[in-house]
Amino acid sequence: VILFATQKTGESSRLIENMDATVDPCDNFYQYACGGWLKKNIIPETSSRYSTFDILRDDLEVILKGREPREAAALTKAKTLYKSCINESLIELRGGAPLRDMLPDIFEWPMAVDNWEEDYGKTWRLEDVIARLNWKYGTQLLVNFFVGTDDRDSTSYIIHQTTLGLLSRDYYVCEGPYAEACRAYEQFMFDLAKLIRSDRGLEINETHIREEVTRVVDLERDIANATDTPEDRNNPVLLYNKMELGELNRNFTLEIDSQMFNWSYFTAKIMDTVNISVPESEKIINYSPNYYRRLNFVLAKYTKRDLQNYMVWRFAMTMVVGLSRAYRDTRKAFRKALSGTTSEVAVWRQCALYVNNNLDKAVGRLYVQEAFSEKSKELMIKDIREVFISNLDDLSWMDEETKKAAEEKARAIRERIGYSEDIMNDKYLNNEYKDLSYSGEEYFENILQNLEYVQKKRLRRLRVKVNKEEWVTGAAVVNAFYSASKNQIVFPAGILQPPFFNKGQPKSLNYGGIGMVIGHEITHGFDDNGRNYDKDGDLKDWWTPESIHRFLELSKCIVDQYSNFSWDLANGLHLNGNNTLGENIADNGGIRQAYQAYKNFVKQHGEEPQLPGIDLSHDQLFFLNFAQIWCGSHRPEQAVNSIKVDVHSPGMFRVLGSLQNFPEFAKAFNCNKSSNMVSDNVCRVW
Ligand SMILES: CCC[C@H](CC1(C(=O)N[C@H](Cc2ncc(-c3ccccc3)o2)C(=O)O)CCCC1)C(=O)O
Ligand SMILES: [Zn+2]
Repeated sequence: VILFATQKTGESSRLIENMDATVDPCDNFYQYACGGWLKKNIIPETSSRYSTFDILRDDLEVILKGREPREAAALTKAKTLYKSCINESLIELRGGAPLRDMLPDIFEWPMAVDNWEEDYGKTWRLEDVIARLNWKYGTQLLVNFFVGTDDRDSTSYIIHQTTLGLLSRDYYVCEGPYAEACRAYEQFMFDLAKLIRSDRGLEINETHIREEVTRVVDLERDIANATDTPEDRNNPVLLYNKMELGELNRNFTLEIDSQMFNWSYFTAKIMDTVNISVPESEKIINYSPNYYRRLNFVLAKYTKRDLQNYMVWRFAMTMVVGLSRAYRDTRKAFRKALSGTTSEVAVWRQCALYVNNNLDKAVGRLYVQEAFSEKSKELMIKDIREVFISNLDDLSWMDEETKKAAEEKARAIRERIGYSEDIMNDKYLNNEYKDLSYSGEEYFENILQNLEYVQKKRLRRLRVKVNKEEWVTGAAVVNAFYSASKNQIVFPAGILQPPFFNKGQPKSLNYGGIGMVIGHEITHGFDDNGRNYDKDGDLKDWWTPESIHRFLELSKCIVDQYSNFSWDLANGLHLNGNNTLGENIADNGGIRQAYQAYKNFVKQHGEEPQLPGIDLSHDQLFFLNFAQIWCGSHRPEQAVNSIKVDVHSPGMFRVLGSLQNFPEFAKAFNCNKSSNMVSDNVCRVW
């Protein structure tokens, strides 16, 4: 039998190369869809995971790498920052001096200096250190103070106190898959302290350093145990504890070395730097009251020296990437233990990512100019939104009153596609970055300038209203977003490309690609977190108690289903069905809405012509393209890490889980009831 038609069009060859047609689609559709991809794509030594998303993100960076930006000052700044970052010879020449020279500014690192008690310990105050690290270095430690949207008044900003997300708490048990990471983490701290001491010409007593390192790790373990678990943090209603600043001093005492932590003094230390005075009566939101109560008991066990060692370490460990090889090498074993990579990401790629994350409007402009075509903005959002709303009629579990509110919220969702026109305007762009000026020869100082600039910009928002028009992401980003406080869905230019979308490719592929992503983002407004916000993005209950009860019952079906998945790459660990619930609800909703929208399209415009070179129906192609978005492989270390910290299920389970809950898939591939892709207990929320 001649398997292939004479000519293969672009799409067919991509689809065929990625799949493994020898696998029964009704047994394991992920293997069927991605088997070819998995055989062909070897994870590069520099990557911890490798997926369609990561490959598309690479292409993005190539564009940024080769760019000769035009004359706008903002673009020149992006180029200068990039140049300083790839200037490896100069970075090598400067050794660790840029870091060593700024340590006094954060009251020094006791284990890497002599006479710390003499020179710093006497006048040391916990408030001063945490405040300085916060406003000047954008680093939140012990107390996570930031200015964010007020959940119950999404047009205003307010001061938040919340918990920190350290490495997942499991890492501190230091057993099983975490033993290596723990050991490498301690060694990293030891090596860095030793290196700084030797560069400073100080004597090195390895036993002393080892003792101090051990105390820091013990302190960090106690802090991790004091923090709230992800499960304790996924209900925004329970987290919303509004109180006056003055109340913190009364109800949340923190004592260190018999000094009382003064919250008002601490807050002023930060807000004075942006000329904002904050009275005792200032309202703040304390997202983690239990953490602050537990923290006090932890602090009682340690000295100011231990705390200072911990805080400077947590900052210094993030800064070695901007220093010479000797300093970067102290992190090597730790990086390997967490990500599995045996060599660093290529410098140009790291630098393009760094510039994109810091000057996203300038880089977005370069990307849109270079690689984005306007016709990629013609998405089928309207269709998918309509399907979400018409699907409400099918939901027997939701009463009319709640359905009405759900429809209002769905209609109120604002959409953002591609990029904001602002970035195409040189004046706007130059003004955006007017306070920044980089040196081509001082990468480390450029990083410090960015840390302060970004943090102060955030702190200044306290006395201004929220601009709901602003974009929550840059354009050169291969991803998509939902913002609960803005009730806004965003599809940046970076994701509007194959396999997600291409005006020229069959609609079945577009609906299975970007269509599913659109549904995913819309459904985030109605997942276990998003459902707590109303159409204006305020934390306000719009549900009847009965409908909430039914929602929780149906969500439990999904929690149990995904908790049952065990991931071989992660030592057989099971997924956390609770932490991934929001993403799984969004995936399940997205695929249903996109499929229904495609069927509506076909009803209106007729069947599409058969795609030459592949003998699959368009219904089948819809599911195939959806699944191939999630083709990807992970290093075991990254799998163990991501299963603990990523709220998304691994790609394979995103495909298996959502299709097992969607009978239309089994119909399209004529799967019989006993096959693995047919679940006898279908879960459905939206
Ligand atoms: C801030 C959250 C944004 C997110 C956006 C979407 C998403 O899931 N984005 C990426 C997808 C991603 N990156 C790499 C991989 C991957 C790696 C290995 C194997 C397989 C896949 O998958 C993700 O953040 O995981 C929802 C649907 C598509 C876009 C959301 O809304 O939850
Ligand atoms: Zn999501």
